Amino acid sequence: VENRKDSDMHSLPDSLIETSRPVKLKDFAAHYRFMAADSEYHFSEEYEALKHVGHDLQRTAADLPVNRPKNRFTNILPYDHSRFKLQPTDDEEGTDYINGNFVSGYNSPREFIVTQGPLPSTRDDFWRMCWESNSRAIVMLTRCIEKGREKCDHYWPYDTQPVYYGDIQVTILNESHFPDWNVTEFRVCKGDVFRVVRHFHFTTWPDFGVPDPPQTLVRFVRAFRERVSPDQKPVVVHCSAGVGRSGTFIALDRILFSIRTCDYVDIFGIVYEMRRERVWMVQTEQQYICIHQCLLAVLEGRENEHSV
Ligand SMILES: CCc1ccc(NS(=O)(=O)O)cc1
Repeated sequence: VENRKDSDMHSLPDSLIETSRPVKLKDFAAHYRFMAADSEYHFSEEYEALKHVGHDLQRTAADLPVNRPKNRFTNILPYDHSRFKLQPTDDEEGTDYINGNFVSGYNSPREFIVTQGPLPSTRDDFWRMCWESNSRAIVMLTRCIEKGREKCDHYWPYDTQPVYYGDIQVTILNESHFPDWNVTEFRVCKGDVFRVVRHFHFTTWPDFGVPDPPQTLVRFVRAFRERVSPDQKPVVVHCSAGVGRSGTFIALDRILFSIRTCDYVDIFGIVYEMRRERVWMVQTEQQYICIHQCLLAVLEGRENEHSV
Protein backbone atom coordinates (compact mmCIF):
# COMPACT_ATOMS: atom_id res chain seq x y z
CA VAL A 1 0.00 0.00 0.00
CA GLU A 2 1.52 3.31 -1.02
CA ASN A 3 1.95 5.91 1.67
CA ARG A 4 -1.46 7.36 2.38
CA LYS A 5 -2.49 10.36 4.38
CA ASP A 6 -3.53 9.45 7.89
CA SER A 7 -7.13 10.35 7.00
CA ASP A 8 -7.12 7.66 4.30
CA MET A 9 -5.77 5.12 6.80
CA HIS A 10 -9.08 5.27 8.69
CA SER A 11 -10.83 3.72 5.72
CA LEU A 12 -8.24 0.97 5.14
CA PRO A 13 -9.07 -2.41 6.70
CA ASP A 14 -6.29 -3.53 9.05
CA SER A 15 -5.47 -6.26 6.55
CA LEU A 16 -4.11 -3.60 4.17
CA ILE A 17 -2.21 -1.63 6.83
CA GLU A 18 1.31 -2.92 7.65
CA THR A 19 1.15 -5.25 10.60
CA SER A 20 4.78 -5.90 11.39
CA ARG A 21 8.14 -4.14 11.53
CA PRO A 22 10.76 -6.83 12.32
CA VAL A 23 14.27 -5.83 13.45
CA LYS A 24 17.32 -8.10 13.48
CA LEU A 25 18.66 -8.52 17.01
CA LYS A 26 22.19 -7.78 15.78
CA ASP A 27 20.89 -4.40 14.56
CA PHE A 28 18.69 -3.66 17.58
CA ALA A 29 21.02 -1.24 19.42
CA ALA A 30 21.46 0.85 16.26
CA HIS A 31 17.72 0.65 15.62
CA TYR A 32 17.00 1.93 19.12
CA ARG A 33 19.38 4.86 18.65
CA PHE A 34 17.72 5.72 15.31
CA MET A 35 14.23 5.58 16.82
CA ALA A 36 15.19 7.63 19.89
CA ALA A 37 17.00 10.36 17.95
CA ASP A 38 15.47 13.83 17.51
CA SER A 39 13.32 13.65 20.65
CA GLU A 40 12.23 10.09 19.91
CA TYR A 41 10.68 11.17 16.59
CA HIS A 42 10.60 7.69 15.01
CA PHE A 43 9.23 6.10 18.19
CA SER A 44 6.41 8.66 18.05
CA GLU A 45 5.70 7.88 14.40
CA GLU A 46 5.70 4.12 14.97
CA TYR A 47 3.50 4.31 18.07
CA GLU A 48 1.08 6.61 16.19
CA ALA A 49 0.75 3.98 13.45
CA LEU A 50 -0.85 1.66 16.06
CA LYS A 51 -3.44 4.23 17.07
CA HIS A 52 -6.50 2.86 15.28
CA VAL A 53 -5.71 -0.85 15.39
CA GLY A 54 -8.73 -2.87 16.51
CA HIS A 55 -11.16 0.01 16.75
CA ASP A 56 -13.29 -1.57 14.01
CA LEU A 57 -14.04 -4.56 16.25
CA GLN A 58 -17.37 -4.97 18.05
CA ARG A 59 -17.90 -4.76 21.81
CA THR A 60 -21.68 -5.29 22.02
CA ALA A 61 -21.72 -7.37 25.24
CA ALA A 62 -19.85 -4.67 27.16
CA ASP A 63 -22.36 -2.09 25.98
CA LEU A 64 -25.45 -3.94 27.26
CA PRO A 65 -27.14 -1.87 29.99
CA VAL A 66 -26.90 -4.83 32.41
CA ASN A 67 -23.11 -4.98 31.88
CA ARG A 68 -22.19 -1.29 31.87
CA PRO A 69 -21.81 -1.14 35.71
CA LYS A 70 -19.30 -4.02 35.44
CA ASN A 71 -16.82 -1.85 33.53
CA ARG A 72 -14.34 0.17 35.58
CA PHE A 73 -13.87 2.62 32.70
CA THR A 74 -16.53 3.42 30.10
CA ASN A 75 -13.90 3.64 27.33
CA ILE A 76 -12.07 0.40 28.12
CA LEU A 77 -14.42 -2.29 26.84
CA PRO A 78 -13.62 -5.89 25.79
CA TYR A 79 -14.03 -6.89 22.14
CA ASP A 80 -16.74 -9.53 21.65
CA HIS A 81 -14.58 -11.87 19.58
CA SER A 82 -11.92 -12.44 22.27
CA ARG A 83 -13.80 -11.78 25.49
CA PHE A 84 -13.71 -14.35 28.29
CA LYS A 85 -17.20 -15.76 28.87
CA LEU A 86 -18.23 -16.82 32.34
CA GLN A 87 -20.49 -19.88 32.54
CA PRO A 88 -23.95 -18.27 32.54
CA THR A 89 -25.60 -18.70 35.95
CA ASP A 90 -29.14 -18.63 34.49
CA ASP A 91 -30.95 -17.42 31.39
CA GLU A 92 -30.41 -13.85 32.52
CA GLU A 93 -28.66 -11.64 29.93
CA GLY A 94 -25.17 -10.54 31.01
CA THR A 95 -24.39 -13.33 33.51
CA ASP A 96 -21.55 -14.51 31.23
CA TYR A 97 -19.91 -11.07 31.22
CA ILE A 98 -16.63 -9.87 32.68
CA ASN A 99 -14.36 -7.12 31.34
CA GLY A 100 -11.58 -9.41 30.15
CA ASN A 101 -10.10 -10.78 26.92
CA PHE A 102 -7.99 -13.70 25.88
CA VAL A 103 -4.64 -12.34 24.66
CA SER A 104 -2.04 -14.35 22.80
CA GLY A 105 1.40 -15.07 24.21
CA TYR A 106 4.56 -16.56 22.75
CA ASN A 107 3.39 -20.06 23.69
CA SER A 108 -0.33 -20.01 22.97
CA PRO A 109 -3.11 -17.93 21.32
CA ARG A 110 -4.97 -17.98 24.67
CA GLU A 111 -1.96 -17.76 27.01
CA PHE A 112 -3.34 -14.81 28.95
CA ILE A 113 -6.65 -13.46 30.15
CA VAL A 114 -6.23 -9.71 30.48
CA THR A 115 -8.75 -7.96 32.67
CA GLN A 116 -9.44 -4.73 34.55
CA GLY A 117 -8.70 -4.42 38.24
CA PRO A 118 -11.78 -5.98 39.86
CA LEU A 119 -14.46 -3.67 41.27
CA PRO A 120 -16.06 -4.48 44.64
CA SER A 121 -19.09 -5.56 42.61
CA THR A 122 -17.11 -7.77 40.24
CA ARG A 123 -14.58 -9.44 42.57
CA ASP A 124 -16.72 -12.61 42.80
CA ASP A 125 -16.89 -12.73 38.99
CA PHE A 126 -13.09 -12.30 38.93
CA TRP A 127 -12.59 -15.39 41.10
CA ARG A 128 -15.18 -17.29 39.05
CA MET A 129 -13.16 -16.40 35.91
CA CYS A 130 -9.96 -17.65 37.58
CA TRP A 131 -11.67 -20.90 38.59
CA GLU A 132 -13.55 -21.57 35.34
CA SER A 133 -10.46 -20.84 33.23
CA ASN A 134 -8.38 -23.18 35.44
CA SER A 135 -5.83 -20.42 35.87
CA ARG A 136 -2.96 -21.06 38.32
CA ALA A 137 -1.33 -17.62 38.21
CA ILE A 138 -2.44 -14.01 38.59
CA VAL A 139 -0.19 -11.06 37.67
CA MET A 140 -1.22 -7.75 39.28
CA LEU A 141 0.54 -4.62 38.01
CA THR A 142 -1.13 -1.86 40.01
CA ARG A 143 -1.54 -0.95 43.64
CA CYS A 144 -5.08 -0.92 45.01
CA ILE A 145 -4.84 2.77 45.85
CA GLU A 146 -2.61 5.16 43.85
CA LYS A 147 -2.42 8.90 44.58
CA GLY A 148 -5.52 8.57 46.76
CA ARG A 149 -7.60 6.92 44.02
CA GLU A 150 -8.97 3.36 44.05
CA LYS A 151 -7.39 1.54 41.11
CA CYS A 152 -8.30 -1.99 42.05
CA ASP A 153 -10.36 -3.73 44.73
CA HIS A 154 -8.43 -5.72 47.36
CA TYR A 155 -9.92 -8.92 46.03
CA TRP A 156 -7.88 -11.33 48.18
CA PRO A 157 -7.78 -11.93 51.99
CA TYR A 158 -5.94 -9.49 54.28
CA ASP A 159 -4.73 -12.33 56.56
CA THR A 160 -4.65 -16.12 56.69
CA GLN A 161 -8.34 -16.45 57.51
CA PRO A 162 -10.24 -18.11 54.59
CA VAL A 163 -12.54 -15.71 52.69
CA TYR A 164 -15.43 -16.65 50.38
CA TYR A 165 -15.91 -14.83 47.07
CA GLY A 166 -19.22 -16.21 45.96
CA ASP A 167 -18.84 -19.98 46.32
CA ILE A 168 -15.06 -19.86 45.96
CA GLN A 169 -12.94 -19.94 49.11
CA VAL A 170 -9.52 -18.27 49.07
CA THR A 171 -6.89 -18.72 51.77
CA ILE A 172 -3.38 -17.25 51.92
CA LEU A 173 -0.84 -20.09 52.26
CA ASN A 174 2.36 -18.00 52.24
CA GLU A 175 3.77 -14.64 51.14
CA SER A 176 7.21 -13.50 49.91
CA HIS A 177 8.09 -9.80 49.85
CA PHE A 178 10.66 -8.22 47.54
CA PRO A 179 11.55 -4.53 46.91
CA ASP A 180 9.33 -4.17 43.83
CA TRP A 181 6.93 -7.09 44.06
CA ASN A 182 5.27 -9.64 46.35
CA VAL A 183 4.55 -13.29 45.59
CA THR A 184 1.65 -14.92 47.42
CA GLU A 185 0.31 -18.48 47.21
CA PHE A 186 -3.42 -18.89 47.61
CA ARG A 187 -5.35 -22.08 48.26
CA VAL A 188 -8.45 -21.71 46.11
CA CYS A 189 -11.34 -24.12 46.80
CA LYS A 190 -14.67 -24.76 45.19
CA GLY A 191 -16.67 -27.48 46.92
CA ASP A 192 -14.18 -30.24 47.77
CA VAL A 193 -11.80 -29.35 44.92
CA PHE A 194 -8.78 -27.22 45.75
CA ARG A 195 -5.95 -25.65 43.73
CA VAL A 196 -2.91 -23.53 44.43
CA VAL A 197 -2.89 -20.17 42.63
CA ARG A 198 0.19 -17.92 42.68
CA HIS A 199 -0.21 -14.13 42.82
CA PHE A 200 2.59 -11.92 41.45
CA HIS A 201 2.01 -8.34 42.58
CA PHE A 202 4.28 -5.66 41.08
CA THR A 203 3.99 -2.75 43.51
CA THR A 204 6.12 0.10 42.09
CA TRP A 205 4.73 0.74 38.58
CA PRO A 206 3.00 4.13 38.44
CA ASP A 207 -0.17 4.30 36.40
CA PHE A 208 0.44 5.70 32.88
CA GLY A 209 4.17 5.44 33.65
CA VAL A 210 7.01 2.98 33.37
CA PRO A 211 9.11 1.02 35.89
CA ASP A 212 12.27 2.86 36.93
CA PRO A 213 14.71 1.56 35.89
CA PRO A 214 13.21 -0.55 33.08
CA GLN A 215 15.35 -3.47 34.20
CA THR A 216 13.02 -3.83 37.21
CA LEU A 217 10.36 -5.05 34.80
CA VAL A 218 12.79 -7.51 33.20
CA ARG A 219 13.60 -8.91 36.64
CA PHE A 220 9.90 -9.20 37.49
CA VAL A 221 9.16 -11.13 34.29
CA ARG A 222 12.13 -13.42 35.05
CA ALA A 223 10.87 -13.97 38.63
CA PHE A 224 7.39 -14.74 37.28
CA ARG A 225 8.71 -17.20 34.68
CA GLU A 226 10.93 -18.97 37.24
CA ARG A 227 7.67 -20.00 38.94
CA VAL A 228 5.15 -20.27 36.06
CA SER A 229 5.91 -22.51 33.10
CA PRO A 230 4.33 -22.00 29.65
CA ASP A 231 1.96 -24.95 30.11
CA GLN A 232 0.38 -23.27 33.15
CA LYS A 233 -2.11 -21.21 31.19
CA PRO A 234 -4.09 -19.07 31.01
CA VAL A 235 -2.33 -16.55 33.21
CA VAL A 236 -4.68 -13.83 34.48
CA VAL A 237 -3.03 -10.40 34.05
CA HIS A 238 -4.50 -7.16 35.28
CA CYS A 239 -3.64 -3.62 36.24
CA SER A 240 -6.34 -0.99 36.75
CA ALA A 241 -7.84 -0.70 33.26
CA GLY A 242 -6.04 -3.84 32.06
CA VAL A 243 -4.46 -2.25 28.99
CA GLY A 244 -1.33 -0.15 29.60
CA ARG A 245 0.78 -1.94 32.16
CA SER A 246 -0.76 -5.32 31.31
CA GLY A 247 0.09 -4.96 27.61
CA THR A 248 3.64 -3.85 28.42
CA PHE A 249 4.19 -6.86 30.69
CA ILE A 250 2.89 -9.35 28.10
CA ALA A 251 4.90 -7.76 25.27
CA LEU A 252 8.11 -8.18 27.28
CA ASP A 253 7.24 -11.76 28.26
CA ARG A 254 6.73 -12.63 24.58
CA ILE A 255 9.99 -10.97 23.56
CA LEU A 256 12.06 -12.75 26.23
CA PHE A 257 10.76 -16.08 24.95
CA SER A 258 11.23 -15.17 21.29
CA ILE A 259 14.89 -14.05 21.48
CA ARG A 260 15.88 -17.49 22.77
CA THR A 261 15.32 -18.98 19.31
CA CYS A 262 14.67 -16.15 16.85
CA ASP A 263 17.28 -13.72 15.44
CA TYR A 264 14.79 -10.87 14.95
CA VAL A 265 12.16 -9.15 17.09
CA ASP A 266 8.90 -7.53 16.01
CA ILE A 267 7.71 -5.27 18.83
CA PHE A 268 5.40 -3.36 16.48
CA GLY A 269 3.83 -6.65 15.34
CA ILE A 270 3.37 -7.92 18.91
CA VAL A 271 1.58 -4.75 20.00
CA TYR A 272 -0.44 -4.74 16.77
CA GLU A 273 -1.63 -8.31 17.43
CA MET A 274 -2.45 -7.59 21.10
CA ARG A 275 -4.47 -4.51 20.13
CA ARG A 276 -6.67 -6.66 17.94
CA GLU A 277 -7.40 -8.77 21.02
CA ARG A 278 -7.82 -6.02 23.64
CA VAL A 279 -8.10 -2.28 23.27
CA TRP A 280 -5.15 0.07 23.96
CA MET A 281 -2.69 -2.66 24.93
CA VAL A 282 0.52 -0.72 25.76
CA GLN A 283 -1.23 2.54 26.48
CA THR A 284 1.50 5.18 26.28
CA GLU A 285 4.44 5.93 23.99
CA GLN A 286 6.77 5.77 27.00
CA GLN A 287 5.53 2.23 27.73
CA TYR A 288 6.23 1.34 24.08
CA ILE A 289 9.75 2.78 24.41
CA CYS A 290 10.20 1.01 27.77
CA ILE A 291 9.71 -2.35 26.01
CA HIS A 292 12.59 -1.45 23.70
CA GLN A 293 14.75 -0.30 26.63
CA CYS A 294 14.09 -3.60 28.44
CA LEU A 295 15.17 -5.61 25.39
CA LEU A 296 18.25 -3.43 24.86
CA ALA A 297 19.30 -3.96 28.50
CA VAL A 298 18.91 -7.72 28.08
CA LEU A 299 20.87 -7.82 24.81
CA GLU A 300 23.65 -5.71 26.38
CA GLY A 301 23.82 -7.88 29.50
CA ARG A 302 22.55 -5.05 31.76
CA GLU A 303 19.31 -6.64 33.00
CA ASN A 304 20.63 -6.90 36.58
CA GLU A 305 21.78 -3.27 36.74
CA HIS A 306 20.03 -1.08 39.33
CA SER A 307 19.49 2.67 39.17
CA VAL A 308 22.14 4.62 41.08
C1 LIG B 1 -8.70 6.10 31.24
C2 LIG B 1 -8.77 4.65 31.53
C3 LIG B 1 -7.42 4.10 31.91
C4 LIG B 1 -7.02 4.11 33.25
C5 LIG B 1 -5.79 3.55 33.59
C6 LIG B 1 -4.98 3.00 32.61
N1 LIG B 1 -3.74 2.44 32.96
S1 LIG B 1 -3.53 0.80 33.11
O1 LIG B 1 -4.17 0.12 31.97
O2 LIG B 1 -2.06 0.60 33.14
O3 LIG B 1 -4.16 0.40 34.43
C7 LIG B 1 -5.39 3.01 31.28
C8 LIG B 1 -6.60 3.57 30.92
